[in-house]
Amino acid sequence: MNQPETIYVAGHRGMVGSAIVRQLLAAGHPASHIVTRTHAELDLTDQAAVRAFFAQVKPQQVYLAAAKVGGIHANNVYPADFIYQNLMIEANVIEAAFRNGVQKLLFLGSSCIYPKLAPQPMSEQALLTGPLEATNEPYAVAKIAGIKLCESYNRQFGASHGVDYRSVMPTNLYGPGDNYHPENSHVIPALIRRFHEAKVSGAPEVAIWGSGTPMREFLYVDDMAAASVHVMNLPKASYEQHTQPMLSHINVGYGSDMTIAELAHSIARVTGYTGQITFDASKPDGTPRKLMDSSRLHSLGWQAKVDLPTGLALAYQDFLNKTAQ
Ligand SMILES: NC(=O)C1=CN([C@@H]2O[C@H](COP(=O)(O)OP(=O)(O)OC[C@H]3O[C@@H](n4cnc5c(N)ncnc54)[C@H](OP(=O)(O)O)[C@@H]3O)[C@@H](O)[C@H]2O)C=CC1
Ligand SMILES: C[C@H]1O[C@H](OP(=O)(O)OP(=O)(O)OC[C@H]2O[C@@H](n3cnc4c(=O)[nH]c(N)nc43)[C@H](O)[C@@H]2O)[C@@H](O)[C@@H](O)C1=O
Repeated sequence: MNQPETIYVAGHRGMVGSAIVRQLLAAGHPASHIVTRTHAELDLTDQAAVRAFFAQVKPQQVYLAAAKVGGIHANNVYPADFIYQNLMIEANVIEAAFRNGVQKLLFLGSSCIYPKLAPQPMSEQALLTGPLEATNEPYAVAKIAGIKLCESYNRQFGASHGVDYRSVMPTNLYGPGDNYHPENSHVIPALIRRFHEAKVSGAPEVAIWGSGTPMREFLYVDDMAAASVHVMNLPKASYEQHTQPMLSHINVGYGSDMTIAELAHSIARVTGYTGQITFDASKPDGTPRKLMDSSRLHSLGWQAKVDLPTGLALAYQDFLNKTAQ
């Protein structure tokens, strides 16, 4: 396959987008071939601005890693922002990409697209088979729309225009570049901050949201970036052999999960916190379990590399680097 000369990474300052840029550079793509725009330079919810950008830049490939992203609390408190901004970003980018001749685009969804009580591990076939988890339903609906946008452009314009838009569904991610906001972040960056601050202040206990019993699967962000580039570059015949036109998304998971209580103990160890861990039942648990079935991606030749202890140590170092600045 010829190397594309213009690759647009949308969301390049985010945790995943920045890891995709690292991955592309490591794979030998010159920096001059990677096109980026900050949110301030290009608001992807603005259709006219997105159309003008694509008409001017004419990228050959697009990684769509820009999104309104947050943990359980942010999803619950700002549902309008999550559904509106994500629908607009996806619709604008995918439609402008098509108008401007982009044949290869990778859309990043999320494991929350699956029903709250989907059989575990969750295979791609579980999509649209049951009710969603309430805390993130608006975000999940927007992510399902993103998958269906890609599939619809493939079905309508694949043969005539060579459109080949793919979707990956990441499990819960963590790593350098994460958002360490005390309330709006995901569980790993939130607990890194909380345990670190408790260690520094000598607090006798740290409260974990919810019951501690929900189970989650965690993938290090550089593994996610490697999976994204892998899926983008798969030959069309291999991709089509493992997907269907109306069930085309691919799960990206680590392969095992743990309870939030177990995770909290691991983060306490990594940060060096030795006080008590308590549970705040006034906060939501969310989905009881969401372990991905990543066998589709394994058959396509990709495996995760970074285990949780290694990844948590790297994430804690990233937090320390940021707070030292
Ligand atoms: N983090 C996780 O655990 C998971 C993430 N995902 C998905 O992976 C993708 C990347 O997530 P992640 O890197 O964690 O998220 P981040 O919040 O770290 O990054 C998202 C990026 O998108 C940009 N962005 C948001 N809105 C706009 C906009 N209107 N116009 C232009 N840029 C915008 C943000 O810029 P700014 O900050 O300036 O607004 C930011 O750089 C998303 O699609 C997310 O849904 C899926 C599953 C789990
Ligand atoms: C990636 C995924 O992320 C979100 O879903 P989620 O899996 O529920 O993600 P979370 O990381 O916020 O929580 C995981 C679990 O951990 C518990 N928990 C404990 N203590 C804290 C805590 O301090 N902060 C947070 N955020 N959670 C905590 C929390 O109660 C929950 O049981 C989606 O909205 C959606 O955006 C999405 O796709």
